[in-house]
Amino acid sequence: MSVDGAVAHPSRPRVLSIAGTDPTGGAGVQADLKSFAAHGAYGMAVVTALVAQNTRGVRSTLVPDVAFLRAQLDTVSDDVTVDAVKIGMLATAEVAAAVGAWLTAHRPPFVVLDPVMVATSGDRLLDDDAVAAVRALVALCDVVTPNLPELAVLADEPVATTWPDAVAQAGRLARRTGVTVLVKGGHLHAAGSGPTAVGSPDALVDATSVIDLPGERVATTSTHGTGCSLSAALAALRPARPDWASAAREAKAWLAGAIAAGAALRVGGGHGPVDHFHHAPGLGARAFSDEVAGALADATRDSLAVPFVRRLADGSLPYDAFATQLHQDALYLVEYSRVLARAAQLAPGGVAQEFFARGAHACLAVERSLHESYLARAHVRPTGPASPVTRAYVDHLAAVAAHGSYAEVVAAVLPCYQVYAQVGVALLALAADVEGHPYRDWVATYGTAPFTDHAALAGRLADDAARYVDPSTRARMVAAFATSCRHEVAFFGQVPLDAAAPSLPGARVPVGAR
Ligand SMILES: Nc1ncnc2c1ncn2[C@@H]1O[C@H](COP(=O)(O)OP(=O)(O)O)[C@@H](O)[C@H]1O
Ligand SMILES: Cc1ncc(COP(=O)(O)OP(=O)(O)O)c(N)n1
Repeated sequence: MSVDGAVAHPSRPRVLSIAGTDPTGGAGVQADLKSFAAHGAYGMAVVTALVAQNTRGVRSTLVPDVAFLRAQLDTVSDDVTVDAVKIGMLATAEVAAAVGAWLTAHRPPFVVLDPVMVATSGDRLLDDDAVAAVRALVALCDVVTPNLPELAVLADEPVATTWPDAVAQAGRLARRTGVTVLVKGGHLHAAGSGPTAVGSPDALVDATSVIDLPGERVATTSTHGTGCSLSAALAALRPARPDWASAAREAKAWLAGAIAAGAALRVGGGHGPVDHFHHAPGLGARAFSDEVAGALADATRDSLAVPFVRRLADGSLPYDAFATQLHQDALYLVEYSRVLARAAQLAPGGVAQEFFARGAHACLAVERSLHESYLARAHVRPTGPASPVTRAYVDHLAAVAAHGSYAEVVAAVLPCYQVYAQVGVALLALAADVEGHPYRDWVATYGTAPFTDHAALAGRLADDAARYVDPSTRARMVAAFATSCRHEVAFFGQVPLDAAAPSLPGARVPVGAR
């Protein structure tokens, strides 16, 4: 009797795998636990057999004393409520009988049996004399998930060579045992059947009905553990799904993605495993801001080396050069505002939407204040269109905004915050050494809060956006960020410096944001 039985609604289904091992993690309990986790279940495992195997084949098997198997099963059920069970490799008749006895005594609500007999490598995983015990176990389960050769053994008939024959055979087994059969078509090609062999169909068959589960066939050798992973997904999903058909459809769709992504894992030289976490590509990936930290540091260093910025730092920058730069800045900000508005439009809502919407508004307010303050004081007030450098930068941003996802737009706008904040902090420290520095207020705007806080928040929003994107979107984010960094450096370097031009009439009006 479990002690946690009073907990009616656990946060996750507690699902038990009773199966053999695969030290390379592709099949057996290792695959089952990954499959449970991939479907949000709390996974547990009782080991029936220790199997020295890899993606190429099985080297040896050790079946512990059956008393130890019983001890493992009782250890679980004495303490934990089991919401669902997946049974895999049983190895011997004794093991199958012990599992059957435990099931009879404890019968969890949902039981799936994958009648494992032979591995993909061709190695046997069940003694010949254990077949009768496995047949007896079928009747104690809800769903049995045979591949075509296993179905033939359970039905005691020849292996079906066409899909309609396989479905019919599954129907006979279901009627004889009263158990639902999830018949799997992965071996159809090996069975050498006709046109129905196209694809990788499965079907959920009971005494009176057939539910087709069609599937595309993936051209891959990464099929080690597909049966284990599918049956484990079925057990993990069923407690939170209304029926077996819903759980089976979801499990099959997930497995198709797992098979397609398996080769990229690069595990082993034989039949590789599937990628159980293909649907969570951001899992374990480092933060986006960490990944682009080098590009940001380079852009900051290169910006600080630009003559315009060096003379901004020591206060010797001619005011007209400063004003020319600010004029381009004002033109840039009008376009940058549109891109921030696009980020707000694409944002998932909440903090991100508000941040970018406010940023879009702030750009226009700053653009106005540049004209009313710094630019009004220039000897020759700069006019004219955006320079080629400014144009190139805003064209890049506009292209990402037009074609990119939210994550890419956030990556593209980020350097404008972060390069300016980092350059601002560095310039402020340098300006502190210059008595009566003419640009201190302007520099302080970017080197202190709230601008530095905004830059940090924009970085966190980019990290959030990057967390669950697919690898190609992530690569486009990195590229968009790096391109914006290059434009930032070019932007600082675009005004030719005329040493003879008069320096400053004291700039004093702070700008709220770039
Ligand atoms: N190449 C493939 N492409 C897509 N699905 C496949 C492929 N091979 C197997 N499957 C699917 O994997 C699951 C396991 O199938 P199967 O190979 O028949 O069983 P087992 O792994 O037990 O031998 C089934 O859902 C089947 O449709
Ligand atoms: C310990 C263990 N159990 C089962 C299998 C067979 O796994 P299956 O999911 O049928 O995958 P294939 O290897 O047949 O694709 C196994 N190899 N080891």
